[in-house]
Amino acid sequence: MTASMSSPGVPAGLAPDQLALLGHPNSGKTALFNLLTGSRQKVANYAGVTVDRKEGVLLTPSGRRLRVLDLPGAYSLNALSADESVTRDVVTGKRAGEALPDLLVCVVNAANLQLGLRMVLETRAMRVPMVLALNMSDAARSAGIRIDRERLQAELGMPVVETVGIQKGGAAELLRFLDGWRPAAETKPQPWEPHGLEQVLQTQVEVQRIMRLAVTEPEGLLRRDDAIDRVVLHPLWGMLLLAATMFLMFQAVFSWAQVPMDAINGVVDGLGQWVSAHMAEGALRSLLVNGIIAGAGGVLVFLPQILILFFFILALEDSGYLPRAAFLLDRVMGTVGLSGRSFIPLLSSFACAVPGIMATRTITHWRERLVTIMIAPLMTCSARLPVYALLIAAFIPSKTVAGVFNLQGLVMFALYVGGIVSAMAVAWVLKLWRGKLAPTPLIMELPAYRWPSVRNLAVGLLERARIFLRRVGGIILSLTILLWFLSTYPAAPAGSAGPAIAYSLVGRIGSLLEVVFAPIGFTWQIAVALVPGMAAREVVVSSLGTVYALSATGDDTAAQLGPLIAQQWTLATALSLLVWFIFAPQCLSTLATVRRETGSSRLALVMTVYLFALAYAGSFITYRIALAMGA
Ligand SMILES: Nc1nc2c(ncn2[C@@H]2O[C@H](COP(=O)(O)OP(=O)(O)OP(=O)(O)O)[C@@H](O)[C@H]2O)c(=O)[nH]1
Ligand SMILES: [Mg+2]
Repeated sequence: MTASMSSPGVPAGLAPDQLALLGHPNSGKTALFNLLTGSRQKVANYAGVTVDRKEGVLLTPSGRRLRVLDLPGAYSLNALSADESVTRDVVTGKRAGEALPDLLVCVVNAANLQLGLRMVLETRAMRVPMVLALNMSDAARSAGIRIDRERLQAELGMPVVETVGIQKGGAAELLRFLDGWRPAAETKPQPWEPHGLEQVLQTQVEVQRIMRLAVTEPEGLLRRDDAIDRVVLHPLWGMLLLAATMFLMFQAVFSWAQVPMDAINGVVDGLGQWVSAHMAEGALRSLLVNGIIAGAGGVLVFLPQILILFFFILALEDSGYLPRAAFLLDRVMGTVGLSGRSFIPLLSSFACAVPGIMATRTITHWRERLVTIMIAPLMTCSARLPVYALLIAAFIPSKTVAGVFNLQGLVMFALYVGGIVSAMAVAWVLKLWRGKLAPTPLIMELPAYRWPSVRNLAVGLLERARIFLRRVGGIILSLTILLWFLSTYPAAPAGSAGPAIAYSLVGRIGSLLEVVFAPIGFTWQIAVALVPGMAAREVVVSSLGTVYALSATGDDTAAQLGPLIAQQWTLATALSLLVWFIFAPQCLSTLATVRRETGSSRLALVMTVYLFALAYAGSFITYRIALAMGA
């Protein structure tokens, strides 16, 4: 630490004081953390969003610098799952290389104080300086809950402040407190001991006592949520609602995206033509037109569809609906040996399998967690969306079926369902291996329903757009340029007939790979595109764009990829590739995450092999059936 990082009251050369945000899941710790540090960590309305410690720096109004830790939520320090252990280890000072926090900011949901008090009392026994943040004080107030702060302060023996994690300035009171707070010289933290049953019961009695003294709740609290839940959690209506929601999502991805996609397409095409018209023919023009514009530009077109998908995911995450869906599906998932606990990790995998696999840390049983990790890549991640969208737009006519449904949306929905059904089938097979487990009931907190905040949605979508554009401009662009080089050189010998790409390195590798992939109907161009697609799946689209643009003879203008493949592939090939991508076994970051989370390279290898085998078998069967039917 440099001297400039020291703060008033702290001798120069010492590290700034560190505070940790501790509290039950979904109490708004991360929302507060973002407010305090200006970070953009993920906030959502269900338990178990944060699964790792996150660090930030806070500058108080008077210019004091503090390190802030955001921690996974936990109901108690008796950790059961991997994410809770992270919290316990940080708070009890057991985490390697990390000092005990100087101050614990206990964040509780003021509208449900009882839920958070147990851990407050449990932690208080360690005699670390603490402050209680009554977060969601806005919700508590509008529900008519009155909290006697003086009394609470006296009973708990710690300062109490009110906060609103989702409002600008909502942490003002906490900030004022932190400004004035100085670590006491004489604190002597007690080592933490796991509580036995006796102590847990005692704590519970104490919680009740404090609640009676300090909190007045109006009669008939939560009536609104209960009324909604009667429909949402109903075995029949609830299921119908869930199916309808999912269905609407995929219809929207196709129906709403058309206009912005056409616009982007127009710009990308126009740019290609302009460059072709204004540049002399040569390698540079080919790199720009066939490599960058046809490749990376071709992926950019899918931005609207990705944003629509995320609009739905973000709105659902913020509404409080997801844990209900998990609850609904608990029984169904039980038949394949999983439980509702796997629902949120699997749902996160629709965005990307990496955070999905991380989210399995909330699953207590190792085998249940492992099965969830193993099937997470079968959930269609958003990087596969461009591949699906490209093929569907090229091969499936955009017509209305049964009066209301867009056929393209239906096929997309079917592909997602295909992934889910395969995942369940794999889980069922793994159940045989897992043996019989004593069923553990799903105990899950149902958060209050909340309208998704427009600001959260906007920030979330912007963040997604940024991530996507960074991918397009970064890894996708680099791989496309690399592929252009490998597809252009070595150049064709003078006087040779046919496209030059056949003589290039890619052309040669392609003809080797073709042997492996011909039985499932893939052309050599597809086989080649699959290789860089392991680093980022969208690259399959950009690679196809580049390879096909270079395969075209005569016409130098980059034709649009969609119509081009519609002309060159049979429907059987397209279907086979779509099915391949349900399983899409190759994603290096997923495999790296599996290795890290399971601590085993062998498991990552098992995943690769089983997904590859499924993909090959699925595509083979699809291709053969489609051929037999004359596609
Ligand atoms: N009304 C209201 N909502 C809040 C407040 N603070 C947070 N929220 C919402 O509460 C939900 C949970 O917030 P998070 O910050 O993700 O909660 P967390 O404690 O970090 O949750 P975990 O990481 O799962 O432990 C989100 O939907 C937030 O938008 C608040 O003060 N008032
Ligand atoms: Mg959090």
